Amino acid sequence: METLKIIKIGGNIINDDTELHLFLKDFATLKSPKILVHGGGKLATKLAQQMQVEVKMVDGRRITDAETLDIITMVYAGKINKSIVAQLQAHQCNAIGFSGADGNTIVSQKRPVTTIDYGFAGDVKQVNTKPLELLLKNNLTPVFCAMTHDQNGQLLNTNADTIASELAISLSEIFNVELYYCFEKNGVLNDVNNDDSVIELITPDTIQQLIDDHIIFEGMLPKIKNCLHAVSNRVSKVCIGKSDMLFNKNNKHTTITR
Ligand SMILES: Nc1ncnc2c1ncn2[C@@H]1O[C@H](COP(=O)(O)OP(=O)(O)O)[C@@H](O)[C@H]1O
Ligand SMILES: CC(=O)N[C@@H](CCC(=O)OP(=O)(O)O)C(=O)O
Repeated sequence: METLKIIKIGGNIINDDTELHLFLKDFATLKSPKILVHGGGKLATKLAQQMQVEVKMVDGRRITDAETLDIITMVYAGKINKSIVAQLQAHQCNAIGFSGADGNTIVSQKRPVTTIDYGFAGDVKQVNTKPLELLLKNNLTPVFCAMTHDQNGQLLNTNADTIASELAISLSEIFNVELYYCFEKNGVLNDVNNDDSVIELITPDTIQQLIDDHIIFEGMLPKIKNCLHAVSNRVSKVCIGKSDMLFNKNNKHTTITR
């Protein structure tokens, strides 16, 4: 089976023009089929605040009312997605921008209201791999933003870490998938303020203790859950760390195994 690399980049890379530029230059050189998934939560928060739209997050998830949905559509599917695609084209990587609505690639359902109403937030129901397979086999590189649709004309906000893991799981039927979560730290750290304290291996048996001891908290909670979900569903390799882990073999990072 051919190897497919799915790489997710988070807010801190996207917010730093120089870092994003350097990352995209390196990403363009990766030889195997690849998909880029980007977040952009921090930029959406900044814009919402400038527009005096209240920002509400619960357990790292954005409560997405109609006004917020308009903002994130402009930020994720517009500004960030199109800038990334244009920069990749400048590096001779033939990229094509996607939300889950494009090519009907990711269908989700509006999260049911329980004690919390997340508004227009979508939980992934189905990934249609056919259009992606076609593009990947023809040397095109899909670039996904954090938006899906419900097949009734409604766009929905879906966490970018989840988009990456769901794409990875579905495409594992066709490819040997490696999933990389890139962010500003060297990996999952024993001490979040010490970049040398990387936990090199995490298994389902060690994870609960890390949560109970508050070593893993906030944004790392959904990320690690997505990692476990992926390794439990045929994804061959899942890593968290700086994007250097993709290009420099000696760079320390965290690997999540079954
Ligand atoms: N043990 C840990 N190691 C590293 N980061 C952690 C840990 N626990 C919590 N975090 C927090 O998780 C954040 C990453 O989550 P998030 O901001 O959602 O990532 P992204 O940039 O990919 O969107 C880090 O910036 C850090 O503050
Ligand atoms: C439902 C939900 O919370 N969606 C996220 C999507 C963006 C994202 O995941 O961005 P980062 O990876 O940069 O955090 C949000 O709106 O913040």
